[in-house]
Amino acid sequence: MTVHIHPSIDSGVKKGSGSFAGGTLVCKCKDRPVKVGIKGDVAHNHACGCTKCWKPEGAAFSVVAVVPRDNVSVLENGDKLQIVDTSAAIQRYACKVCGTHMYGRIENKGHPFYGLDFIHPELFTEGGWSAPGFAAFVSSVIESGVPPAEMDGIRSRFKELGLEPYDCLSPPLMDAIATHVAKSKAA
Ligand SMILES: N[C@@H](CCC(=O)N[C@@H](CSCO)C(=O)NCC(=O)O)C(=O)O
Ligand SMILES: [Zn+2]
Ligand SMILES: [Zn+2]
Repeated sequence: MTVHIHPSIDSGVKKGSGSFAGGTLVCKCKDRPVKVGIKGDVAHNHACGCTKCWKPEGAAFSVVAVVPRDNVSVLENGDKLQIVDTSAAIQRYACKVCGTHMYGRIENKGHPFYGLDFIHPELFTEGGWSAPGFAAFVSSVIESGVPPAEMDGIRSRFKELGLEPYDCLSPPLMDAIATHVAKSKAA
């Protein structure tokens, strides 16, 4: 049985162009779609199995990346946006009508990733953005109802796709978080 991870990577991970200059994220609404403009390429693109990141219909994982918050601007129909969970570290702005998460913003200035917004590159109308490079929070899909017996197959599929599976973030990102915490404690 083929394991379905996410429609944008199920048939292979498509390389980025290396020169993606940004574009427009569009929600799933036919009428008055929300449009968000992004300047420049995405960074730290990854598959995420956590319960909070938005997944398209039928996907077990999201594909999510970061961009500097100053590179994000709501272009059209921003009146349809609402924050999914105001108590979460990442405040995800979703379309009230179709439920698509358009961007997630961190307002806590002490957070290791403050200054970066989380976006879902599959919503770009343009192609060429940097490809996902690893899979994060893989075990968390169990929290969404995936039977634990399927985890071996899921992890093998990620390895086959060239995406190393982790149960938190990748080692470089975990190191960056720990460095931030160490510096905050020292200050
Ligand atoms: N098991 C939990 C994990 C959720 C979690 O910690 N998610 C991370 C990564 S999201 C993008 O990679 C996180 O930073 N969350 C903060 C937030 O969502 O506000 C679960 O699955 O829910
Ligand atoms: Zn919508
Ligand atoms: Zn997530």
